[in-house]
Amino acid sequence: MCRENEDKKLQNKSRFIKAHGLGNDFVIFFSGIGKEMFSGREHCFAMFAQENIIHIADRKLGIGCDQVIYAESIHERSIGNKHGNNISELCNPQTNYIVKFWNSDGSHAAFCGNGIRAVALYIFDNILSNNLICKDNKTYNTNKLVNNDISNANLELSLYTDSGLVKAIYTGGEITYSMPCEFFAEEISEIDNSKQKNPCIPQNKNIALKKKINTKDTSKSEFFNTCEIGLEEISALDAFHVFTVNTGNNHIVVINNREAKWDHDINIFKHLTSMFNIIWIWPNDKSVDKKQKTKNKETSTTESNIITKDNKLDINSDNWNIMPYERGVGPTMACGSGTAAAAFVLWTLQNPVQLTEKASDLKCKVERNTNTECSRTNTKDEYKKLIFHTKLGKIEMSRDSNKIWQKGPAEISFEGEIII
Ligand SMILES: N[C@H](CCC[C@H](N)C(=O)O)C(=O)O
Repeated sequence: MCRENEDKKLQNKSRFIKAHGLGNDFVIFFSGIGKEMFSGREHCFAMFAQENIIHIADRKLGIGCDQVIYAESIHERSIGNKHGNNISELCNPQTNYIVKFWNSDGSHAAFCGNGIRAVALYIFDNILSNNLICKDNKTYNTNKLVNNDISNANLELSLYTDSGLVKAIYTGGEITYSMPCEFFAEEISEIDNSKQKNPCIPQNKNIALKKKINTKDTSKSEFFNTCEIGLEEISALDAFHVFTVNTGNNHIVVINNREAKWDHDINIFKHLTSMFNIIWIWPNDKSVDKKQKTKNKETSTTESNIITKDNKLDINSDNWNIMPYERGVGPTMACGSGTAAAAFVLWTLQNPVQLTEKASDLKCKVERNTNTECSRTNTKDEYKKLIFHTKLGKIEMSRDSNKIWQKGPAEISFEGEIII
């Protein structure tokens, strides 16, 4: 290769971090940490052209990931990485970062919950190698100690995303962060398939969009009075409720009796996956392992029954399984923002929902009192902590009177360099 091409190649060498949150994996580029990650900012933004994102995320020709992430320290402060080189200044624990996300198909994503945890972990790890201590599951910056009092030295990161500000706290190996925006949920009751010849839904059946449930007036949310669900079109999924929820990015949450079989079940929502992440949940503690003997081998399927004996829809379980089908990616092992969306739906539907007709009937009406208070475990704004189980571990969702919090693991897999 001639000299100038060689130089050009060297110019566009960029360091990356490979990380994941419960198997939802990322290639992360930082700016402002340790030695410059890019040859220059102009290069950096050129780097995130769609074809480059697709190349980076390609599991055969690139590095491979579900999302590509770019995190830039707003103060452009640099701290040494854990190998200790060129620590110029300990990053102020209140350092703010701008964080951008792209899906593996090159589309931009407004938010990525598992990605936020991975970015925060790497930053904390970098800071952690300097003058910080962990105590009672929290992390304190010894540089901020006054008379050795750690109470006000708590380490918290501010991460600015296109969906809003996230506060991330290091809780001893896991990351807890606040969701970036107000949540809005709408009960889907119409998936317009008229334009799509969707084999799963009889063309004459639709379910119409219900009104918005807005968290702002949760004290006296006017719940939908009745919800006409044509079980026929979703009976293939045994789904009882289908909601759209915006947690900074858009999700369709499907509450179900069994795990998703995407090769079949995604057909119902396929035409929506360019706009929504499909988040499929079913109760974890109601799973009954059904062993079916077929000829000489035993196959087991997990089924759960969320219709109680007295025909109530029991969604008061605290433990749920979750399977995402992500916009711009396809099936992934976990979806942080989608988990928050599922939690929001369950908190909203917290009280058992009385099915007025047998769920097995073609139609099922969901009646609820029009003056139903926003479902709460009690009026003191308390919501049950919910646990969502994925194949690699769990995510905890909790909620106080004005924030929704997510706690879960993140892991740095390796670091490397790529020439783009
Ligand atoms: N595919 C999503 C972005 C990533 C969400 C997911 N990886 C998460 O952890 O929240 C979207 O386009 O809205």
